[in-house]
Amino acid sequence: MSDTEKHRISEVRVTPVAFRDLPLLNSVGVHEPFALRSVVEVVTDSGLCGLGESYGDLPHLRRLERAGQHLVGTDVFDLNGVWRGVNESLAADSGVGGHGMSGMVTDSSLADRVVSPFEVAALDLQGKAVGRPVSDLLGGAVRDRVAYSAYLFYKWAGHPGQEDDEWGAALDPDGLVRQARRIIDAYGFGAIKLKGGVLPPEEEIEAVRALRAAFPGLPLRLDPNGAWSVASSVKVGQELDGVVEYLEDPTPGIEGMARVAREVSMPLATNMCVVAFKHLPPAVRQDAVQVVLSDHHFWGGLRRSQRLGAICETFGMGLSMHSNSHLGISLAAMTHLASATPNLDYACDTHWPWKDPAEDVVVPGALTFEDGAVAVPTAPGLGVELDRDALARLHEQYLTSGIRERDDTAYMRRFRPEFDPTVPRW
Ligand SMILES: O=C([O-])C(=O)C[C@H](O)[C@@H](O)C(=O)[O-]
Repeated sequence: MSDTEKHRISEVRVTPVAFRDLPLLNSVGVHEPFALRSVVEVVTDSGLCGLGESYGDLPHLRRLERAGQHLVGTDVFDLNGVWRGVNESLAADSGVGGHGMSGMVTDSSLADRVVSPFEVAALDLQGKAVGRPVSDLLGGAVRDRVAYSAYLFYKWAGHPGQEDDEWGAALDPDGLVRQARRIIDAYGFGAIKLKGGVLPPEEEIEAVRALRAAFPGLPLRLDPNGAWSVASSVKVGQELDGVVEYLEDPTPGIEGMARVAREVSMPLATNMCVVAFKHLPPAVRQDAVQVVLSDHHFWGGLRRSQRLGAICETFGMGLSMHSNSHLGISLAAMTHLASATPNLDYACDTHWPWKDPAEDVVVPGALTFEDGAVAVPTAPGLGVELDRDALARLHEQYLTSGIRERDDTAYMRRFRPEFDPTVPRW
């Protein structure tokens, strides 16, 4: 390629944003009134701008800024160069902090987390440069619509002082069935995931049974985020045999999951004990998990997530997709990835319905849900456009929300300050 055809990075802008979050509960605590994300803009000397989205906690932001400086001058078609630049920027990094999630995924790869938004932005730029959607750059869409699942949460009525949010409380089976009806009526989802680990396992079994009775045809999943011992997991797994399509992270660690897997017949899924490539060999050796939830934010971007998909296929494991609270850039990236990864055929997780639709950094309209699925954008690149006014508003909200100085749990207020993701609660 002649030098004139290259698209070299001339500037990287990393903008932290905060958007309102509802009081959703998980095994650690409650979502804060705000979720944090970062928007990464990669500008080229050819005048293009590519977008990426990632976590918004301070240690992660500092790393993104440092990596961005290392990438100036890199051609956006040189993804190996992007990987190299990010790794160089991390050479002296202590690796402390910056997991960007609710403290649950602690052993993901630092380089994979940091490279992710740059790889996505580079693919967005490649697509814009050649006039093709990102799905084409990932091998071509094998589905033109990507199915997502209804992601249910136990939930308070509102954050203290704001008790009247429109969703209301969901603290028992009736509340969850109401929540499911509302979310399915609005989005048409064809699969249901319940975030568990909040109430004792027997109560969560009741909730799953209530959902099964209310939505007989829909696949169900339960995810207590490793809150149960091996014994509790086996008990729940046996009771929900034939009721859930997979049981996600019932207990912490590969060893624990392997012990559960030997005693239950449904597949076990994970986004907690297999969160980096180094975890795949022991998990495969012990047949600890039967489904891996990809997440391009910590698996190193879209192409490395596809590499994960290939490994899963090789070893006969299923592939699904995890999410955290996210904005439209991530939804676009997730949709392109799932569209172009043939074995990613479970309905993907998304926190999308929990976000105020008025709070996003992308121009509305490019991504819409119909029958529980998002049509894969066909415009060049990711197919979403940055709304600069909205970006400025959400950045201002970040500056004034009072949340940015918190540690890397970022958007969770912990009920269990001593929380250790390796120690089950029940
Ligand atoms: O599937 C998962 O484990 C998650 O989505 C982790 C998240 O932190 C979720 O629990 C949440 O948003 O509360």
